[in-house]
Amino acid sequence: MIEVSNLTKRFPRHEAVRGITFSVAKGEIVGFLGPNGAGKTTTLRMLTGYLPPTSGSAKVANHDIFRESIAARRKIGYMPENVPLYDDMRVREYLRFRAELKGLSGRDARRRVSEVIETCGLEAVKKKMIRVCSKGYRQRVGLADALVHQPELLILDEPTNGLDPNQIRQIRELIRTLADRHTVLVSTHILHEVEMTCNRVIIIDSGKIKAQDTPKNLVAGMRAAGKVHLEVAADPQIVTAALSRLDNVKRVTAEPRDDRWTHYEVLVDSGTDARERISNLVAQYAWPMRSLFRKEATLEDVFVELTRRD
Ligand SMILES: Nc1ncnc2c1ncn2[C@@H]1O[C@H](COP(=O)(O)OP(=O)(O)OP(=O)(O)O)[C@@H](O)[C@H]1O
Repeated sequence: MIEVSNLTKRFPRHEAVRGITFSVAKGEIVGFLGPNGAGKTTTLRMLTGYLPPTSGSAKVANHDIFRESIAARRKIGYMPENVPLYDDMRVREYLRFRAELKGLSGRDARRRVSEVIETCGLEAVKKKMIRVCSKGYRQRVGLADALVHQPELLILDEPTNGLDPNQIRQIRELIRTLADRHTVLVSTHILHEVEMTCNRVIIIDSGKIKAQDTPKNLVAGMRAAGKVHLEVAADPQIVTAALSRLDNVKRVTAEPRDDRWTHYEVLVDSGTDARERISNLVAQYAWPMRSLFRKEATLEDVFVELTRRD
C-alpha cells in the first residue's frame, strides 16, 4: 500500500528526512514513532503530496505520489497534526463541503456524510458550529473528513494530541474499528497506545529510521531487556554496591522512599532473571525487604534506548 524508497527532505538549513526506506502492506496498522523534530510530520506531508521531496520516491497503491499525485491522493485519507477546520461552519455542512471538494456529489455525498457522522460518533454535534465543539469532537470531525471519500489508506498525524484520557480511549477505539477496512499509518507519542493497536512500528530519529518491526520483536530484541525492582531497608551505598557485583546486572539505580526504605531499579541482561540471586543476597545480609518483582521491557524502554541523547 505504501512503498517509500530513499526519501529525503532538505530544508534550507536542515535535513529533516535523510534517505528513509520502508513499506506498509495492505491491512496493516503501522505506528510511526519518534521524538519531537524527528521528521515524522515532514515524512507524512511528503506521503500525502503536500510537500515535494528533495530526492527519493514514494508510492501509494502503486501510484507515484509526485508524478501521479491526484490518483495517489484519492486513495489517501489524511488527518494532519492540527486539524484545520472552518469554525464558522456547522459540522455536517463542513463535511458535506469537504466531500464535494473530494469529488462526491448529490446523493453520494449526503450518504457518505451520514455514514461518517455515524462512524465517528458525531450525531450529537452534527448541527453545531465547529467553533463550539470540544477538542475531542474536533478531532473526530478531522477523522470523519479523512474518511469521507472512502480512502484505502489512512494517514493520521498525532490524532490524540491534546486530548484527555477518556477522549484518547475513544479515538483509539475508533481507529481500531477503522483498521478492519483500512490500512493505517499513525504517528503518535503515546507508546502504550501503539502497543495496543499497531501490528508494526517504525521508529525514526533525526530523519533516519532506527528500527522497524512488530512491538513484540522490538521489545524482545532489546539489549538490556529486563528490570528488577526491590525495596530494601539498609544502607543504600552498601546495597547498591552488592547488587552491582551480581552477574548479568548492568546498572543499579537507588531512590529513597518513605522512612528507612529505598527503592532499587536493577537493569539486567536480556533473557536473564536475577530475582533468585537478588533474593539470596538480601537473605545473606538479612536486609529487611518489602518487595521484589521483575518488570518486562516495554516499547517505551525500546524507544528511549534508541532515541535518547545522553
Ligand atoms: N518548512 C520547514 N522549514 C524548515 N525546517 C522545517 C520545516 N518543517 C519542519 N522543519 C524542521 O524539520 C525537522 C523535522 O520536523 P517534523 O515536523 O517533521 O518533526 P516531527 O517528528 O513531526 O516532530 P513533532 O513530534 O514535534 O511533531 C524539525 O527540526 C523542524 O524544525
